[in-house]
Amino acid sequence: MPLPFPIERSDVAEVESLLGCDFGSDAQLRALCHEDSVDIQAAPGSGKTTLLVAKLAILARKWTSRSQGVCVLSHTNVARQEVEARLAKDAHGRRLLGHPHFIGTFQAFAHQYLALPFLRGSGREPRFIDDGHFAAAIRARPKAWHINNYLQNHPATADTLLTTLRFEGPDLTVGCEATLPQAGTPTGRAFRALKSAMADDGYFRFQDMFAYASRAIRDVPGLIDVVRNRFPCVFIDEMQDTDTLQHAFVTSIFGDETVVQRFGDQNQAIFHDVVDADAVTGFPRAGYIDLVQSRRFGTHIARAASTITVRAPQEIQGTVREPEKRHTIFAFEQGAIGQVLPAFGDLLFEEYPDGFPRGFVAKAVAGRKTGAGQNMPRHLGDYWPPFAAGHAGSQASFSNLADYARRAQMLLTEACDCAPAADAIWDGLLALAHRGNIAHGTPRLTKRGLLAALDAADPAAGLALRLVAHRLCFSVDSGDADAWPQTAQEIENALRLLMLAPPPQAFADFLAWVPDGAAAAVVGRSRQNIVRHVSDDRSVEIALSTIHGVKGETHSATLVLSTPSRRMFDLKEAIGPLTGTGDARRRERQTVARQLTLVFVGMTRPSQLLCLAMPLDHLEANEIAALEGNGWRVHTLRAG
Ligand SMILES: Nc1ncnc2c1ncn2[C@@H]1O[C@H](COP(=O)(O)OP(=O)(O)OP(=O)(O)O)[C@@H](O)[C@H]1O
Repeated sequence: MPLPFPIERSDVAEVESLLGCDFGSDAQLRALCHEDSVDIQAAPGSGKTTLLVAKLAILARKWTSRSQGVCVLSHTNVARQEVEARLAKDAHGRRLLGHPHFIGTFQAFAHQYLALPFLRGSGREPRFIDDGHFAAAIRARPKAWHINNYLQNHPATADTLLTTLRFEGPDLTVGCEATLPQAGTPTGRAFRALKSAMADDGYFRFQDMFAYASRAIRDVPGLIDVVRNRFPCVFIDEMQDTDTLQHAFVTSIFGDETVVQRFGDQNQAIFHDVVDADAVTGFPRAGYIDLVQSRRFGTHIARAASTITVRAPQEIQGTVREPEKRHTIFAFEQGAIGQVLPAFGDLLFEEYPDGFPRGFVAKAVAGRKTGAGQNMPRHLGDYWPPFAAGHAGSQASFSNLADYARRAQMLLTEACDCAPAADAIWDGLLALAHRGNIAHGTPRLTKRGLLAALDAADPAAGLALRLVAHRLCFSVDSGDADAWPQTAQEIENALRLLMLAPPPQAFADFLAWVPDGAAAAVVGRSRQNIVRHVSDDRSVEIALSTIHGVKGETHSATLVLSTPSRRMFDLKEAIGPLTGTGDARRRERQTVARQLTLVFVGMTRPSQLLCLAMPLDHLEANEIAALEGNGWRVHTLRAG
């Protein structure tokens, strides 16, 4: 069955002008206009996300049904946010952000449409669906003698066993990520009773929701038809990171009568062990559309990246850009690691002598942000000691609202932009609302949803919360110790309207005042992940991140820093493919392939300038010559 409406050339022209894109390439146009189920295998920067957003924007213009919607599923919240943020810029696209449509993770979908209604129908009200909460609660809970005894005898796996206890499949069988004693033994029975008791108290792990979802599908006749009818078309983003559990879930729900279009890049699968996942998910299935032309970068980066397409060898085509920037490999002596970031900063000044263009972004990324070991470099912090690993994610999360308020004001002063500051305040207020159980177990309480619920309960309360958020953002005084009791009271008064029970302790703790001493460090830490390089009258900011943290991003310039995993260094492994030297079969080893995939994601972020940094002793003379022959500049950084 095709999409409910055909996509015409005039629709394409309209979104082209709206998004400032051109879908002139055959493959992109074919993907955009395709109306049936199809897979789209897209090289980095070939416009997978842009295409998906364009397609959704076209559907949004034509969609009239109030009972059926479009469903967009992704593996991570970051991918969801990216699609939502791009859609939000278009008045029509914004309609897809609410009922009857769904944009979210597989887990949120399983939860919202299947597991939660089923749990409620069977008299179980989840209080927390969160792996972290579950782990904290189960560690603190008094346990039966058999369990304590077993944990003491298995100290190496005790915590994993306990904190990963989960329900599996429609029979809600109990499993975990360690070895669970047999169900027939007294210890095995005690562990299963413990998991059951946690569920009775309302504590669940994310994966439990897939088990309840499959139970709901099995036990509630007609449920599957309701869901299928509700979503006639489904788009799956970042398909390469979909695991077998998520895939089984989707195929069990959406049948042949649903249009399922899957977007992904096999060569960018970095989120979990997807060793055999392709075989299971069958991505990309026969007849797929292959997008090989990157709109992000030029021919040098395309050529280099093509050599490390390990899972599905691909000749990526760049967009011809002349002249290319001086793509550089910084080869440093062990004592010169501290010179890497300054050398990258200097290169940026040289390559952009007339100033940085609008929207310029420079990032330095590495596979590893923490870790021990004898061989340097061990992790990102070795390149930049002030680096704060806990703040390497794209969004900071704090344990109290006061820190969110301080972060908002920091963003406002430093970025001179209200939007990220307001986002920080609302992130904090939503985290508070979750602790007040206002979400009633829903994993995705949005700002819009919260305000709509408040407005419906009492418009004055909705207004009060908006005003507090505004004050916290713009008035420094509202976030200080004297004003806090009043601020906290106003927030609590508003949110209490939506609470079915008195606020739990976690709510009060999150709302309580936290003195500046602790928080100053919290706020400062996010700055520690930005290197400000200054020379004469110029300066440039280089943001540090993990490679996982920049997945899907486009930068102007990216520096990939070598770090190790399992006693091998990622960039050292990449040199063989990049130079065409070494044993070609080595990359087929799982551990090597994993390293190369990570490097591939890092190397395909920049639109203009790609740099790598690695120890000099990881490079042989013939490799340096080969790299230079391939158009790289090799810049040696000497100690002393
Ligand atoms: N049709 C198009 N016209 C103009 N620019 C485009 C088009 N498609 C993509 N781009 C630009 O190319 C860059 C990469 O696009 P996008 O982020 O959609 O690629 P992607 O395939 O999702 O990347 P990744 O695989 O790395 O996640 C962006 O700067 C985007 O604006």
